[in-house]
Amino acid sequence: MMELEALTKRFRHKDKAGRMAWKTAVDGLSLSVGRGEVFGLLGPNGAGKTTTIRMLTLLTEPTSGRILYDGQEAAAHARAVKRLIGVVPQHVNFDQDLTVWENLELHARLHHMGRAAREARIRQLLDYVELSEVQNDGVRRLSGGMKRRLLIVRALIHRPRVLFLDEPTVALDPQVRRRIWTLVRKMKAAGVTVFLTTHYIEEAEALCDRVAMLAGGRLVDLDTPAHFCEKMGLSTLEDVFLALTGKKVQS
Ligand SMILES: Nc1ncnc2c1ncn2[C@@H]1O[C@H](COP(=O)(O)OP(=O)(O)OP(=O)(O)O)[C@@H](O)[C@H]1O
Repeated sequence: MMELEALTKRFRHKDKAGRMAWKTAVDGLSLSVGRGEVFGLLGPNGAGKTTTIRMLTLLTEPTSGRILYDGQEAAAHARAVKRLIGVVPQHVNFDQDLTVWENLELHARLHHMGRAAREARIRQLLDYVELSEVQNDGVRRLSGGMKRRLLIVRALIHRPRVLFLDEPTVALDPQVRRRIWTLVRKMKAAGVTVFLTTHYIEEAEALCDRVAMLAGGRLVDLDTPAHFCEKMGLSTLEDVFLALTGKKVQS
């Protein structure tokens, strides 16, 4: 479904002395994600997770390397890729002056959905995540958990086959987190491929078929959560994470 070949991203920045320099955020990352898989990208702060998602979702261009969707190079098929993917960003980016419904409507229009299809889909999704009650409220009024569910719903409007979730449950209470886990499992059951980043290692353990550990922009190792624990003789994925990345987990 998705292949990353030696994906690299360098940013220009000013070093300590104020001179222009290059910083490597993602360094030769190669991996592939199968259809219908829930794939997790784990790593300490600054490991390059968000930059990887931004490249995969065509929000930033790789410095070098290739991204393939179904064997086709993403850069050459940007329109098709945008139809294929749904993106849940790390930070809430709704139009703050619009209602819940209006925000979804705007997104559906961007995907050129006709009026009847738009309305039916928005109704169905709001019902699905139990947000119908607040459909006419301004998005500012929503709680953190509601906003996160709305971000996911917005990403699902055009029925993407690949869903990207950057830290989907950050700062949410345990009940809301579980609800989002259920939503991810439903997506998987519906055949959607899910690519997520998280700082909650137990979340990756609960949801992901496979996880890639990233540190300093490089792939440290990639495996199923169970196999990681087994081969390293550790009882939890969090222990594996700490052993491989040498960093404390932050949330
Ligand atoms: N636009 C940019 N310009 C310069 N440096 C950047 C830019 N975006 C990211 N970086 C740097 O690239 C590195 C990787 O950042 P990235 O946000 O991808 O990490 P992350 O793993 O998502 O971190 P976190 O877990 O804290 O969200 C960091 O050193 C960051 O400072």
